Order: sequence, then structure tokens, then C-alpha cells
Amino acid sequence: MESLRIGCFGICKLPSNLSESPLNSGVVGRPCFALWRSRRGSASLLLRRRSIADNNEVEFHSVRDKYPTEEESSNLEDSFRVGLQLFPRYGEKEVVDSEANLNVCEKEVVDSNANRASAKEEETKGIDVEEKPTTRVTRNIVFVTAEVAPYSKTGGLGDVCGSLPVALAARGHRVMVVSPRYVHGDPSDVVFSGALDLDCHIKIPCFGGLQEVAFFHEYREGVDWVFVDHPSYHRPGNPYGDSYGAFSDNQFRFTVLCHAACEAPLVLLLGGFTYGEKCLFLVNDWHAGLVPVLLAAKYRPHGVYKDARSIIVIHNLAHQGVEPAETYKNLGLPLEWYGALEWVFPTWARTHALDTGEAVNVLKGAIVTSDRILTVSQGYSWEITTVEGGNGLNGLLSSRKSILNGIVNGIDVAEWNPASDEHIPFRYSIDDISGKVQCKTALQKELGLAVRPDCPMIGFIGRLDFQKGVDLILSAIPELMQDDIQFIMLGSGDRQFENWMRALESTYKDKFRGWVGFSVPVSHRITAGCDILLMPSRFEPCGLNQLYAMRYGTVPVVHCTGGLKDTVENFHPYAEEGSSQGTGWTFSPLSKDSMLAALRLAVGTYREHKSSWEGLIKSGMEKDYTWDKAATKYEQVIEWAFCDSPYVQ
Ligand SMILES: Nc1ncnc2c1ncn2[C@@H]1O[C@H](COP(=O)(O)OP(=O)(O)O[C@H]2O[C@H](CO)[C@@H](O)[C@H](O)[C@H]2O)[C@@H](O)[C@H]1O
Ligand SMILES: OC[C@H]1O[C@H](O[C@H]2[C@H](O)[C@@H](O)[C@@H](O[C@H]3[C@H](O)[C@@H](O)[C@@H](O)O[C@@H]3CO)O[C@@H]2CO)[C@H](O)[C@@H](O)[C@@H]1O
Repeated sequence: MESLRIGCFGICKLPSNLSESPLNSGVVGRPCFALWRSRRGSASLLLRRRSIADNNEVEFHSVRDKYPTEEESSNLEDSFRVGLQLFPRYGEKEVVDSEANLNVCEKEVVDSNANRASAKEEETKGIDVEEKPTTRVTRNIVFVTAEVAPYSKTGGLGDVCGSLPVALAARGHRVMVVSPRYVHGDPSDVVFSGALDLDCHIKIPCFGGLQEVAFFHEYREGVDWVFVDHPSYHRPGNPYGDSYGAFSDNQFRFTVLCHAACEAPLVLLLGGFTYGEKCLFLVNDWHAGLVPVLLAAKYRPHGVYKDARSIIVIHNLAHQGVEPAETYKNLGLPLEWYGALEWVFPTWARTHALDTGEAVNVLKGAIVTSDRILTVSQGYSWEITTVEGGNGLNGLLSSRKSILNGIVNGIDVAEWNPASDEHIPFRYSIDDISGKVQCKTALQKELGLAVRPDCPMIGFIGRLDFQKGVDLILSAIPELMQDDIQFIMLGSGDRQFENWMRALESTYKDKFRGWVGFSVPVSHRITAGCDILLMPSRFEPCGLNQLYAMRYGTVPVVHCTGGLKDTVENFHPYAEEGSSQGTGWTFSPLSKDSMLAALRLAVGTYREHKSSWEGLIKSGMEKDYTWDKAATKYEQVIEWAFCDSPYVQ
């Protein structure tokens, strides 16, 4: 066994039987100190000494994916356990941890950092340190995303990239968000009116030429919102397509975005300073997936971005940015990097006998070059490592599971607050919920349904997509319409589903409404006015509507999958006092019958067990959905990214 003195914290003895993992070997950076933790506290990282530079700077190889077994663990001395601490010296505090989605060793770092950081100041004020976490290590963080609310949004990706940066900035980080400047030549362009031309034009080498882009910028809520301007972003439609389908040049449009995003921290003077090379790229979905590949293939060979790190955040594995192999030459990457994006479809997926199945897959490129991988719930982070949920990438994702985590999204609690929501006709809160039934009757009036405060009202809001299980709802409607209920669906997307919604509305005029379109105000009114929100998603990386629903006292009935499973607690009618009675219903398997059974249980409870229903509403409304909570966990993952050397040097 090897011993090691680290800074002022004492001797750390390390178990000799732990071998080094090539995946995770790395160097702990300058602000990091290792801290001896007692057996009562648990470990964060197990480290093996590599060299000691001076008293306070120690280099380690981490062996994080080699935790001792329970038996080994109980035989280990206290001092085997070494926690990576970012802040030295402050009084240690017992960790009170409520985070369920990070492994035990890792999650302790989240809280202990925060507690320790604030301990010194707070002790003097006599305030409980656990309630006042602060950030001590601040980073330069660059989000790269195809959509960002309120500037652009087709769904949850836009929401997340509009809110999480603000939460991280509020915690002291310098945060830039890079996204396209989509203008349509109509009044909706007003959203970009606060973003001014930075007068910085660069030329990007890709697609056989030099593509000139400009940058626009707005500083709002502590965040640098940077918009890449290029003629290919100037057209009607949403970020990805229009009524004729997906744009055929999406690979071009998002390749340009990625190159521009890599240049932004180097060339843009924001508030007088660039972000510089030592930044953390948080790249979202396939549209931003070339960023980590570019860092490795284009920049690092020239000594640039050696200190940067990247994290790919997967919001939806169903979209991977797959295009024919011959398009590789357009991406502005060195030829020898083809293997990073190489993708060969299995024989059964090929279209004809001469089809070799060769393609490029941008998301795959991100998965094999990023320093860490995140998804938007812990449940989904496991599902994507399985054959059923991995969309062909499960093998690769499994091979990197030691750096794969899930963090459940937060929600914008200012926008989604029934006590102050400007889109709803009556306001309410957990202390006085009377406005909710008024919202319901107002919605019934608005939709031309019978105004019946005690008739159970079920809602659905979302993209009309196979993912969301819309087909299951539509197939169940004839049976559901036998019951004394009202049903309202809001959504747009697949034409066939839109037409079915219209047809059902004309068949069940007194009970069913299908609102085809995209309307944020209507989505708020449905969330407030309904009693039940239905989400039979086939898969759901996180899901936001169930979170909005619970905050509005609307009880979710959801398929037990991904983030829905992680966020909706199944109702227990006989739960003992003090234990959670649940916040909704989760059904499984995904079938019409099990969905109908869950809905009927919910409706029965609404009608016949009023006090249970009130309990359900309150449990949902009491939950903490703030982005600050999620941001703390992002900070932790960011620190882990900087603990190791770049995954691809
Ligand atoms: N017709 C309409 N009118 C008004 N508003 C509408 C609407 N249709 C959808 N919305 C809004 O769009 C958002 C949808 O968010 P979701 O998280 O449910 O799904 P999405 O699949 O888009 O996102 C992906 O990314 C997010 C973010 O990580 C994950 O939560 C999710 O599981 C994953 O599939 C919500 O804010 C919803 O209210
Ligand atoms: O917020 C909703 C989802 O938005 C994104 O998905 C988009 C996807 O990334 C785009 O590529 C495009 O998807 C098209 C796909 O590329 C094409 O092969 C075909 O299947 O049609 C798709 C639909 O047009 O649009 C998607 C949005 O509709 C984002 O990546 C996801 O995380 C979000 O769930």
C-alpha cells in the first residue's frame, strides 16, 4: 500500500489492489486538493499517486471506476478513502445528501463542496450552512445549441438551454450560449431585437469553401447570448424544417454552427474580454456534436484548447445527425478523423443489395470524443446503454458508462408559477388553490365544452411524434369517450396525428378538443385548467410537462419510463402517515389497456377520494423543481471533466 501526504490534510493510504483505469487516468488541476475523509463520510474519488509537484499540487491517476466491493470496503482503513475537494481548509461538515441520481461517492462531493465553501463565512453569521450553498470554482462555460428559448424553441431543448445557463451564471460562472440567429422575415423576428451585431466576421472552412458568419450578442440575466448569423438561418419554418419536412441542408447549417461556436471563445470580446481557451463546452444533441470532435481534431494538434473540456448532453438519442459517408469531406475535419464519425448500418437496415450501409453519425462522434456524457435523467442514462433504448449507440455508451451521468432538468419556476402566471385567468398557490377550478371552468368556456367544475378534465401537450405515444391516445379515445370526462389535446407535428385530432374533435364534439398548433399561452391554460395530464411517451429522456403539471396541481399519469419514472412518484392510497403518498400514476407496460386502467384509477380517485386527491395535488406542488438544484449537479460534472486530462489529447 502506498501512502501520501497531501497538503494540510494528512496521510492518505491507498489500496494497492486497485488498478488504474486508462479511461479515467488524469491529472488533478491546480485548484484541487485531496482531502482525507473519515469512514463515516464516504469517498468521492479513489486516487493513486503519480507525482507530487509541491506541497499543494499533487498529480494523481484516478481509479474512479474501481470502487472496492462492500467487503473490501469494510476492511479498508479510514484513510483509504480520498475525496477530491476543490476548497481546502474550511471546517468539515457532515454531508446531508438528497441527490438520488449520482452514485454515492460522487454525490457527496456536490454537497460537501457547497457546504464547505460557505462554511467559513456562514459560521460567523450563525446561519445553517446547508441552506446557503455557494460556488467557489467558477468556470467559463460555453453552451452550444440549435434552439434556445425565448429566441427559438420547438420543444424541451429550447427550454433547457434558455434556463440552465441563467442558473449557472447566477452561481458565479461566466456563461455564453451560442445558437443560430434564425430570422424569418416576419414580426416574430422581434425576439432578436436586443441582440446587436458584434461586427466580428469570420470565415469557416467547410463544405468546399469558406463560409462567412457574423456574431450577434445580447447580455441578459447574466448570460452572453451569442447568435451566429448566416444566410442559411434566414428562412421561414422552425430550426429544423418547415411544413415540407426537415431542411435538406441541416448538416451544413449545424456544421457551421459548431465551427463558429469553437471560434467564439477565441475571437469575441464580450465585456472587454474573450472567454479564452480554458473553457467548458456544454454541447447539446447532435446539432452541436461536432464541437468535441473539432477540439480534438482541428484545435489541439495546434496547441489550442488543450485546457478546454467538453460535455455532450443528450436530450434525445432518437436524433443523431446521420448522413451519407461521402458528406464527411464537407465537415472541415482532417481525413484521418473519419473513424470518429464512421457509422455502418447493420445489414437489415440497408435499403438495397449494393448499399454498404456506410454513413457518418455526428452524435457518435461526440460520444467518442467528449470528456463526459450527460443525459437529462438518471433513468434515461441507463436506458440508452440498453439495446432497447440505445438507438444503436448502446454499445458505445456502455463502454463509456464510467463518465455517463443523468441529471433531471429543472423548470423555469418564474415562467411556470400558478401564483403569477400571466397566461392564466385566475392565479392560485398551494395555500389557496381555489383559483384552479376557476381556471378549469374558464378553459371549458374557451374551448366550447360544457362548463362543469366537477367533470374530470384530462390534458395532453406535446410534439405530435411517435416518441410521445400520441397513437396510443388516439386509439384509446373511443373507449375513453364512454366515460364522463373531457379531453383536450394541444400539439403539432406529424400531419397524420394532426388530422386524427381534428377528426376526433368533430366526432366527439361534447367531450374532445384537438388544438392543432404551437401556443405557449394555451399550454399554460391547459396545464392550469386540467385535473390530469397524460404522457404515454414511448421513451422520455426527461420530460418537462409533467414537472409543469405537478407545479400547477395537475396530476400526471405517465408511462413508467426514463425521466417520467424518475420524477413522478406512483400514488399509494394506503401510504403510512409521514411517507410519501405519491404525486401521480406511472403505468407499465405501454399498452392501451394499462394506460386506460391508470387513467380510470386517477378519475376514480378524483371523484371518490377527495382528500387523497388534495394530497396528490399538494405533494406535486411542494416539489423543488428549480434549475438551481440541477445547476449544482452540472457544476459537479463540470469539475469531474476538469479532473481528468482531455479524453482525446
Ligand atoms: N404545441 C405546443 N404548444 C406549446 N408548447 C408546446 C407544444 N408542444 C410542446 N410544447 C412545449 O415544448 C416543451 C416540450 O418539452 P419536453 O421535455 O416534453 O419534450 P421534447 O421531446 O421536446 O424535448 C427533449 O428534450 C427535453 C429537454 O431535455 C427533454 O425533457 C425531453 O424528454 C426530450 O424529449 C414543453 O415546454 C412543452 O410545453
Ligand atoms: O425539441 C424537440 C426535439 O428537437 C430536436 O429534434 C430535432 C432534430 O434534431 C432535427 O434533426 C429534426 O429531426 C428530423 C430528423 O433529423 C429527420 O431525420 C426526420 O426524422 O425528421 C425529424 C423531424 O423534423 O427535427 C427535430 C425536431 O422535430 C432535438 O434534437 C430533440 O432533442 C428534441 O426532442
